[in-house]
Amino acid sequence: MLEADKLTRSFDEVAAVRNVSFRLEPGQIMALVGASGSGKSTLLSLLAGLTDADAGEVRLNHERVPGPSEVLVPGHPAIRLVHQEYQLMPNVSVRQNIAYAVRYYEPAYRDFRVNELLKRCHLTDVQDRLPRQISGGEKQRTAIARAVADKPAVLLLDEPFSHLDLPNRQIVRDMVFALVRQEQTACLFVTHDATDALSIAGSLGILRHGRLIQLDSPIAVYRRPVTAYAARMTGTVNVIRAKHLPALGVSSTKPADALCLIRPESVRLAETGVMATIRAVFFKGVHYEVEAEVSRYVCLRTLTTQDGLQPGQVIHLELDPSAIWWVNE
Ligand SMILES: Nc1ncnc2c1ncn2[C@@H]1O[C@H](COP(=O)(O)OP(=O)(O)OP(=O)(O)O)[C@@H](O)[C@H]1O
Repeated sequence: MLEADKLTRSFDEVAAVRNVSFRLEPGQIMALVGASGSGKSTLLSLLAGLTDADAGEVRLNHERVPGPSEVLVPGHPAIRLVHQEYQLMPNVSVRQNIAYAVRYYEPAYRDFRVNELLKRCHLTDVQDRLPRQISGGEKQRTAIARAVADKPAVLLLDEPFSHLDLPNRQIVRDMVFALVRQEQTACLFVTHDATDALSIAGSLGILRHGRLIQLDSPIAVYRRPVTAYAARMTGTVNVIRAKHLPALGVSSTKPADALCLIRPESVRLAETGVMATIRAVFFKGVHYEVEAEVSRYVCLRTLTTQDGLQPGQVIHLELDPSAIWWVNE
């Protein structure tokens, strides 16, 4: 089990990570989502034993993970961090990149393990190519295969999907999900795009200004975010002041400036209801996301499968009052 216990780290005036605590069990996937500069990379580096904490500690199976200033070779042998740039050895093949991680094992086991990983990571066909001769998705899979080759307890991934096109994102995402379950690795990945996080992570943390402001199941964070920031980090959301609710056909007893959220899927196009003028229509494949202006102060986003909607068109919207969620700023 990986534990972060009140981890804190500053750089000069900047508090990059503040008092972060959580636990991660073998076979679990945790995603950390946060805006640029929220402390994601610093937290990963602390967890990997590659950055010294100012306060707090990292523990693996109840033993403290030392920081780089305390050991000759920084980094814990059972904790692997895969960087965004993959850091593959450029002059040897995909197969040799993976085999290098298990070079101290018996040749028979080494070959078995490398073949197993090549298969699991869908790399068998490109195993003899050099890193520069493979795609970004294949490089990412090679880096992950190499990282897990000697069965580390913890796999840390820095933005594992960000450089990949959609098909490759899906392949890498599904592969990480299967690999972590099969090998019972504790996996934590950071991302600024929550769509990846929502689908494969068992738990989702929201990082803001170095603080872990929410840690819960992806469904709970999506439906009951603690702040508007946490809501935005997990998808499109309408953020509305209480004073504007009556104009949307919803009564409220909250203070005028209280903030509430409603997801676009809880705003419906209807025959009757609040009148709004379409400002923009975004085609999303499965549905359209429609932005409509209700008044000078309120714009709502809604989802629909209805074709043919045009900017300027007047529509009617209905809000599901039970889906309104009140938050702090
Ligand atoms: N070595 C450093 N020296 C000084 N400041 C740093 C250092 N590393 C990080 N910071 C600062 O700490 C804060 C958190 O940075 P960090 O890279 O951890 O954020 P991040 O969420 O990973 O950002 P991004 O998504 O842009 O990579 C930022 O304000 C950053 O400028």
